Amino acid sequence: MTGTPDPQGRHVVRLESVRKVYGGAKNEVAALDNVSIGLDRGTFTAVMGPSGSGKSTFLHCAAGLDRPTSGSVLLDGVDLAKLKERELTTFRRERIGFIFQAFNLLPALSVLDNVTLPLRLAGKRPQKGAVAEVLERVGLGGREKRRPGELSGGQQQRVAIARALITRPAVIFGDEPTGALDTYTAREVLTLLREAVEQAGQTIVMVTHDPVAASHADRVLFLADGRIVDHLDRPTADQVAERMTHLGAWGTRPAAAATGQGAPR
Ligand SMILES: Nc1ncnc2c1ncn2[C@@H]1O[C@H](COP(=O)(O)OP(=O)(O)OP(=O)(O)O)[C@@H](O)[C@H]1O
Repeated sequence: MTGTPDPQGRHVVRLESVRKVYGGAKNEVAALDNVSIGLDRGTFTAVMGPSGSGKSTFLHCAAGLDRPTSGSVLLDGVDLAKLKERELTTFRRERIGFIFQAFNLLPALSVLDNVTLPLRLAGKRPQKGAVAEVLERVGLGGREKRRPGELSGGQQQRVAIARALITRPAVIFGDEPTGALDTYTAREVLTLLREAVEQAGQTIVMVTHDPVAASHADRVLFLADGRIVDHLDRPTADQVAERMTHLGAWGTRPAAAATGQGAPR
């Protein structure tokens, strides 16, 4: 273990020398190649990189949806490798929120029932005040009885965000959460995520292909060939786009030194 430094214990997500290898000896692909990173509590991180660079694999390993081939993932202080499959499922349900491009709502359930589902699955009784507060926060007050099919894409993603927020998770992971939305609606959703970070101290990690979406994050991590090769703090969309152009231009194995920044720790 390399020991990613975290003197103040601020890291809510820590990956230590994480490798994820697919395929056999002859066609082995290292989707993640020795990734070590710590993400601070209450921050918004975007993960970018060319197609096939390992973004989804990073998200899946960090969120306990997939197990690394080697290395370790600590989430809210818990070493995910030590959890049995059933414990990991419970941990994900109670400590992690997910937002997907396709919203992943249950069409037969009302907004209210979709939002409170994670609590009910955990055997907890939804507290009326807390549910009303979260619906209000995402701008869905008064729409509790609607079904997802009666809502716009942006409204459906707000339901998904409310569902992610309701358990007060340690981290919310987003997989292209604005990928299916128009520019204006995407900005509204990103503003909502930003507010969750600023006002509620929520930690968010989001994979995106969109430099504008990434510019709402505190930090952008750039992956190439399964490695974190670069990062930007307080990025503008133009800076992000420029880095992405460089990543494409570097070909198959970019050198971190080429940007003068390298991977953050
Ligand atoms: N289940 C799998 N079996 C074999 N190879 C896989 C599997 N999942 C991912 N890979 C390979 O691992 C590498 C990283 O894939 P990953 O999906 O993480 O990239 P990505 O950056 O999310 O790509 P995209 O932007 O296209 O979604 C790719 O070379 C991919 O082909």
